[in-house]
Amino acid sequence: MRVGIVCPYSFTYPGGVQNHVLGLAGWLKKDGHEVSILAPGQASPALLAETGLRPEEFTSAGHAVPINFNGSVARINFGPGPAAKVKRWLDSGRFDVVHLHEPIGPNIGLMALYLTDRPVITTFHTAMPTLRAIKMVNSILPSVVSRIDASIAVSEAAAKVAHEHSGVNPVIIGNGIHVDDYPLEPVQGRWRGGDAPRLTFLGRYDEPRKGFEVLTPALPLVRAQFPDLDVVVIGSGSARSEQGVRFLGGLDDEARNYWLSHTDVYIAPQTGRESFGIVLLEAMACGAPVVASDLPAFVDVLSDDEGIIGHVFRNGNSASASRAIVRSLSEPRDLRLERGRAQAARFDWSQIGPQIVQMYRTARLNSARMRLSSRWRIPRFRGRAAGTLSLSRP
Ligand SMILES: Nc1nc2c(ncn2[C@@H]2O[C@H](COP(=O)(O)OP(=O)(O)O[C@H]3O[C@H](CO)[C@@H](O)[C@H](O)[C@@H]3O)[C@@H](O)[C@H]2O)c(=O)[nH]1
Repeated sequence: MRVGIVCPYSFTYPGGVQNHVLGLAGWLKKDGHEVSILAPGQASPALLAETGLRPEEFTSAGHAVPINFNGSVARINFGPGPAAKVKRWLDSGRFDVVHLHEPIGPNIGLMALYLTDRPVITTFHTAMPTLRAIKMVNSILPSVVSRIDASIAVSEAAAKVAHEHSGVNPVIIGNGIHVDDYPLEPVQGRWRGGDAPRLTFLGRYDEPRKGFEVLTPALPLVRAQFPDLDVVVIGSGSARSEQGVRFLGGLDDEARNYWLSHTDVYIAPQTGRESFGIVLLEAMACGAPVVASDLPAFVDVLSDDEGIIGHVFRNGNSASASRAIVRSLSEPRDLRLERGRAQAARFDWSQIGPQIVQMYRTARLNSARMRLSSRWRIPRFRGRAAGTLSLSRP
């Protein structure tokens, strides 16, 4: 299949949706499909090569502008310039299916949805309170929303938001990772961090929703039990110093994985608006014991047949976080190593990729049905279970 993938967020900056799109494109190529990514910003040739993609398989939709969205900074673009680029990319791509990520609000995904006549599949990544503005725009433009032939959400939380905003009933398919890219070091000695226990935080610590401010008050309580605790923070943010905390800044993936595989607690204190929690999978793939806030999406990612892998604490509650960290540090280090790795492997691209390709087939089938029905005026049917719209096309 010729697959065109649209990511509304700039590739100049790392992010969960960008990583998901890259991983998917790389897997699709290995599976024998042709891919083309359209996104604002620039993708570094090295990053593309790592994923198995050639530079010409990425098209830039132009510069992005930062806007505050969903407790974070989204770098997106919109307007006549990007629209012309979207149109050119669609015309030259002659895609069998167009896969739009997050086509809500003013972004190139929404423009592609409007401009394409190809079968369309959407993936929703956002967990947030319903925005009346988006709901209203979608109700004014039902014919645009009704162009969606099949849809995916990365979690129940994202599916609920997509339904409330756009009326779609997405099939849930989580984020994918390449498990083999993450090293699983055997446990040697008492601590994976070396001479002292290590706690690691990963993410944009300036963004309140990443929960760094929940972690800092928890640290003295943990240090009362583990005075030599080594605290490492990976991620971009403003220059900052905190007693007993090492800020390493943004690291490349190899360095990030080194720290994750030499950590005794991976802490995920995010306070909300997390649609999935790909960082939990990454930590588990590296064998890191996880302590996370009890967000629904996080609980889902951490749950296997036996229960929760690791510990969860009350969202936003530093005292509860410190108790969970102490409990985790008091357990044998290798307790959940294999279980966490097995859980991460359930989200390997070898498992997630085929489910997405199946959705591409559904989208193509639904699109063909729609064309037939509008030609012959056959009553329209849009199956809910197949991840399609609950509404028929107007
Ligand atoms: N190498 C490296 N990677 C980083 C760094 N900071 C973040 N990342 C990577 O960036 C990705 C996204 O991390 P988050 O910060 O947790 O997610 P997000 O951009 O807010 O992503 C949103 O979408 C994801 C995909 O659906 C969701 O999984 C996530 O919960 C969230 O809703 C992860 O792969 C993480 O390892 C860094 O400094 N260095």
